[in-house]
Amino acid sequence: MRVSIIGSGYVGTTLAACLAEFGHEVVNVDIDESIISQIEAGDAPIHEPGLDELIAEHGGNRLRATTDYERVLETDVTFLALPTPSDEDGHINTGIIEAGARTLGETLAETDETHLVVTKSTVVPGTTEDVLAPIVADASGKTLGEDLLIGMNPEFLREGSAVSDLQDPDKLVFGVNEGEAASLLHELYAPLQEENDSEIPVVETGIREAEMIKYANNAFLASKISLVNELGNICKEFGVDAYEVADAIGLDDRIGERFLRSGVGWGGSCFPKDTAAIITAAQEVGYDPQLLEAAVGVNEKQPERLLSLLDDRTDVDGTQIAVLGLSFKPGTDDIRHSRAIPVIEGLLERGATVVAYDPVAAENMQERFPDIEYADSASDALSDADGAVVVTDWDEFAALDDEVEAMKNPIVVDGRRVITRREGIEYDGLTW
Ligand SMILES: NC(=O)C1=CN([C@@H]2O[C@H](COP(=O)(O)OP(=O)(O)OC[C@H]3O[C@@H](n4cnc5c(N)ncnc54)[C@H](O)[C@@H]3O)[C@@H](O)[C@H]2O)C=CC1
Ligand SMILES: O=C(O)[C@H]1O[C@H](OP(=O)(O)OP(=O)(O)OC[C@H]2O[C@@H](n3ccc(=O)[nH]c3=O)[C@H](O)[C@@H]2O)[C@H](O)[C@@H](O)[C@@H]1O
Repeated sequence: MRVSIIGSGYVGTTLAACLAEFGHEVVNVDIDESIISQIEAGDAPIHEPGLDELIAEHGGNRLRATTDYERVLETDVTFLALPTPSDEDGHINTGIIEAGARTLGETLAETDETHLVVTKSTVVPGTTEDVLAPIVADASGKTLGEDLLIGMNPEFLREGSAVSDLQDPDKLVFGVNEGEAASLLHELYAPLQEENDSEIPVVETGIREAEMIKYANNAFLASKISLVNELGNICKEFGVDAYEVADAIGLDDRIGERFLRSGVGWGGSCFPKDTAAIITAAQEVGYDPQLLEAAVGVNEKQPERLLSLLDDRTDVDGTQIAVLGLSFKPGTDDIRHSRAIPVIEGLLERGATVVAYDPVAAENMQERFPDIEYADSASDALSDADGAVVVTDWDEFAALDDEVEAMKNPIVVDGRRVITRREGIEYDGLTW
């Protein structure tokens, strides 16, 4: 099939590379020239395991990239994979995706062919049908349900494993109004089904339902972590090992063993934004989502709880504290809503000198905190430190051993239960 994808960020680029790998002819459209030239040259514009290989193979061939919306006219299906960021008050801001939809519509005005437009971005229920579809229809002069078909196909990939998540998903969700739109989506994903012996469940549903499934998925996972964090906080008060408790409850199929790692909480580009968006959207239609508000509340308190454990052991004012891990999770240089941000803020407010280390995210954090020190290794960060806090569960932190001996005062407060060395250090963890 011939497919175009508007927006070539984490989702758009990964989707494009995977669709090209399935054998489709794909065009990535983005306003960022540097992204376009990298893909055209066969280079991945983002760091994701497996993406380099796919783009090296297909970039400039079956996978093309351009800033020119006109190239959409060579395709039959267009995905909108544009950002849907939060406003200050938590609402999603649909400005960018609306602008993309308008330009797409104006471009589609030049063809009489039927076109399927699919929302890939995460949007609150009603956005595709009430906001985006009318924009595309008005700008293109096309008629919905006739020569303009719409769909919603939410994405569940995680950063750090985007390619493998996309190539081996737990489910596919097709939000559609017409059989023809459903058929096109089935055809698009047919090679993926073939590779997986047709075992990937397909949920064919309404467009609003598809939009809500995405929020429900993220809200459930974020709340699951907050619940396990709350239980972990209770475990801590009782002197109980929260990880043993989590391992045991995870054996119950109804709970499941994944996403039960307690610690300093969830960050990233999606859980914070999506929980805020669905909370504000619910409030707007007259429902007060108390449980989701509590999940956010628990998450916001974890960094301060981590710091209070350090306060229990030392007065950090005027001391040097190592912060190990800056990205919101291991395997990525993304620092958006990383728990390291409130942790560093808290340390600076207390008058500490912060020496931070992350294998890949230091450069990004430098933009947020230009005045703290950045070490080249965990070992350098720990050297002469009066204490350390661990924020991200990078594997290399688990391997730390003699490095702690170079600390002036070997207090280690672990926000992810990743440090294995105990000997000769004053070790404490957030939820155990
Ligand atoms: N990042 C993730 O792990 C996931 C993100 N999502 C959702 O997917 C959507 C996209 O997210 P990301 O890929 O992370 O965003 P991103 O910020 O990584 O990429 C968006 C891209 O759109 C481009 N762009 C902006 N305006 C444009 C325009 N008018 N025309 C063409 N290109 C334009 C930007 O230059 C950028 O390259 C969001 O709704 C997000 O919530 C869903 C699942 C996973
Ligand atoms: O909508 C999205 O963008 C994506 O959001 C999350 O993916 P992502 O944010 O990339 O990363 P996760 O692996 O879910 O981790 C999110 C946060 O939760 C934390 N976490 C995760 C698991 C856990 O057990 N404990 C825990 O604290 C991580 O450290 C991280 O800060 C979802 O897992 C994806 O399914 C979804 O597509």
